[in-house]
Amino acid sequence: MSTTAERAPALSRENEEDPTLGYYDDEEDLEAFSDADLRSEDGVLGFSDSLNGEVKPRILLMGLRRSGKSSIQKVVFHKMSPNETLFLESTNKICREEVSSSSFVSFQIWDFPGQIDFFDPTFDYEMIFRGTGALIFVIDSQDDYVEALSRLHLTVTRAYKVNPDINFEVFIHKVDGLSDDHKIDKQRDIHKRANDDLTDAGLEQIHLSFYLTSIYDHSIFEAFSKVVQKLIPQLPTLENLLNIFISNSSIEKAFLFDVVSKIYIATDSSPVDMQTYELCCDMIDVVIDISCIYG
Ligand SMILES: Nc1nc2c(ncn2[C@@H]2O[C@H](COP(=O)(O)OP(=O)(O)OP(=O)(O)O)[C@@H](O)[C@H]2O)c(=O)[nH]1
Repeated sequence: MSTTAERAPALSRENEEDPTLGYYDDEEDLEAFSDADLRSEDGVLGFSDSLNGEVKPRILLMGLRRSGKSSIQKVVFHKMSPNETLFLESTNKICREEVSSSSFVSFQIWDFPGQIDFFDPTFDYEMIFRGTGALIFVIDSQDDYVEALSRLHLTVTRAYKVNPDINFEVFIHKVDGLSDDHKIDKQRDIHKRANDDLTDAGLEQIHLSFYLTSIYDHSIFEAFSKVVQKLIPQLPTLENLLNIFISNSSIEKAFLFDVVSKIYIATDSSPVDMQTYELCCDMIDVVIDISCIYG
């Protein structure tokens, strides 16, 4: 087994090397925009940034209140420990963050407050969806998900009309409290209901991908890896290179990691075994810890 780790500096801190390889004060990196900030007089985003110039794929985190959106972002990209998320306050603004760990991992994450009235006519959702690469919809599996499913349907159909190229990713989240059988049942039920709703609306061509996730294990990193991989145009080339790499060595499995987030950007074509992935993540943690002490 091999961990092919891509050297990845901290998130979006331009030209500034973080000596601790990725531990940073996240507050500076987070830019929050209120509803008012998002609307300029003519209803279009009022801030000038890469939206208008260099285009970075946008990943939207959406879902009902308290479904776990901010926790996902903090745990994956800010190394927050899962228990600390218990103290996170409800998001009341859209929080936009640039993630530019490497040449392959470069995107923006937009964390939407659960209570936002996204379809308020004064809110320019068309502009937001137009530059979106992936829309992650988070459903709290420990809660009643009927409302979440209708919200998912509304969000997906609106987004699809604006931009049919968006990847729709559904995180069936907080599965740590469920038994294995229960997890599968929930996934099957949510999958069926969401797809039935789309079929009823004559939109069966929309593809939803489902993931069982929790911040209390590696499932959230694995799911995010798959979401990010779909946004990397060089993915087939990277996979080929890793295939060549393992076939020319006695290595069992190869991952190309983004060290900071522990997202894997690519892997060879043999199936991913969760334990192997977890082992690689743990090894990366050890390397980071040692480099913090001696680096
Ligand atoms: N058990 C469990 N709890 C989680 C998980 N992810 C998040 N939570 C908890 O869910 C609660 C809500 O998390 P938030 O991240 O604030 O939810 P949010 O969707 O950003 O909420 P809003 O900002 O109100 O939209 C927190 O108490 C988290 O600790 C998970 O995977 N498992």
